[in-house]
Amino acid sequence: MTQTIVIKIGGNATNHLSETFYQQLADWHQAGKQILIVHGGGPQISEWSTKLHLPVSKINGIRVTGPETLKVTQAVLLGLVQPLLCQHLADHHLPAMSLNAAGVPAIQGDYLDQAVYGEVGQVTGVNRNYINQVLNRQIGVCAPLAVAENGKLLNVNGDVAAAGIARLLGAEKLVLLTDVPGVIVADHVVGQLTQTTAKRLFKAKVIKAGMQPKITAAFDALKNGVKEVAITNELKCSGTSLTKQVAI
Ligand SMILES: Nc1ncnc2c1ncn2[C@@H]1O[C@H](COP(=O)(O)OP(=O)(O)O)[C@@H](O)[C@H]1O
Ligand SMILES: CC(=O)N[C@@H](CCC(=O)OP(=O)(O)O)C(=O)O
Repeated sequence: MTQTIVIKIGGNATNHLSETFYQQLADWHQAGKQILIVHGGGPQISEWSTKLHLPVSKINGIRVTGPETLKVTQAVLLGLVQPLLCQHLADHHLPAMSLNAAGVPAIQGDYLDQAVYGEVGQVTGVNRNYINQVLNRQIGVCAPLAVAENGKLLNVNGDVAAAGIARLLGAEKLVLLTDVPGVIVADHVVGQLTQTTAKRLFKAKVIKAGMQPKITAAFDALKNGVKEVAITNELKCSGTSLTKQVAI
């Protein structure tokens, strides 16, 4: 069976992708792996919201998204971040294809908690046939926007989206590429992280802000069949690998 690798690239990381990143993608593509990139764009959305005098508010790393902020999110992700990323891939001779084409909703979603977060979703389904068709030939590029049953667009946290898609596609590997080399505790990158340790680090506020949804989403993927999940700033370095609890 063809193996699928889902790579989430954070908004900060999209501007600092290394040559080894593109080389690793080329190697995987050459080896016949299916590659799906889910990109963020959080810092860019915040920047444009501020320019447009819209409030910027996050709860546990999830953006509170009113109707106007949703429009900014859509415009920034699909109009600025994604084209630039696709251009970088094309410059490296990597065949990229957007999965956000209008009329073919690749990612289905449902409201996370409308009273708290507004137009924010979680992933409930993927258009597997369409995604497979694309990934059989090209590298899929997807913004974390889902379509609800009522046809409305929902803003999904990039890590949550990537983990949900990886789970639903039965991916072998999920890499959350960010601007730090992994989960840092006392100035050191943790090589292996169990959920029990993660919960302790949440409580102690050592894991904060955007790292929270990242880790929660990563464990969700690991518990639901994704074999390897890593948080790193380089595809060739494992950074922090998430591990299942060892039964005693
Ligand atoms: N324990 C931690 N280890 C590493 N990063 C952490 C930790 N706690 C909070 N963070 C923050 O999480 C950030 C990564 O999350 P985020 O900004 O959402 O990245 P991305 O845009 O890549 O999703 C880091 O830049 C860092 O500021
Ligand atoms: C609901 C929610 O939080 N959506 C995110 C989507 C972009 C994202 O996750 O970008 P990063 O990966 O760069 O943080 C947001 O609006 O910022």
